[in-house]
Amino acid sequence: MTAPWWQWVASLDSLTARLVAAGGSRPFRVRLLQQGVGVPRRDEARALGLAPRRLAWLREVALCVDERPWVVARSVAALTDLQGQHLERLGERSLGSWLFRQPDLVRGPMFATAQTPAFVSRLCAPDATGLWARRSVLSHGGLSLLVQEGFLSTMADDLGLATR
Ligand SMILES: C=C(O[C@@H]1C=C(C(=O)O)C=C[C@H]1O)C(=O)O
Repeated sequence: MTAPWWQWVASLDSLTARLVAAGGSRPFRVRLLQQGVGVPRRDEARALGLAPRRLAWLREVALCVDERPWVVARSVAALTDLQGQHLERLGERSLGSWLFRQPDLVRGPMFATAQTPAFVSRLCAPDATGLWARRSVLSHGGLSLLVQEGFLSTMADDLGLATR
């Protein structure tokens, strides 16, 4: 991985905040693609310690700068964890902006891959490709959220980063 990509992929603070900063005067926005109850993938259930085929809360978004998707993200949480959290009311507000305001927030180990996860291929525009992807579990109170992020070629193009 090149050093500039390492700065992105290995960062442990809010990705939203970093994207806003990198965008400079260009507007940042979260585009909500899908949110609701569904069956997580087997590897996602395992990462959260959920029984396979158990329904969970799923949220898919594109994190856009100047309307260009730079990152696509898919987050998963156990339904039992959601009580009182009102995550469904987030809408197009960033999950990270809310999570990183929680004083007890803990992030588990970060896993990164150069393989493009299925959700990234499914969510990214036809003219973009996935470059790096990563995931970790963010916990606050009784809530554990698996947050998975795919960095796209559009971001590399706009920031002048190498493809990997
Ligand atoms: C976890 C963060 O939140 C970002 C916002 C997301 C959302 O709104 O669904 C999903 C993944 C993120 O990259 C963050 O900013 O670090």
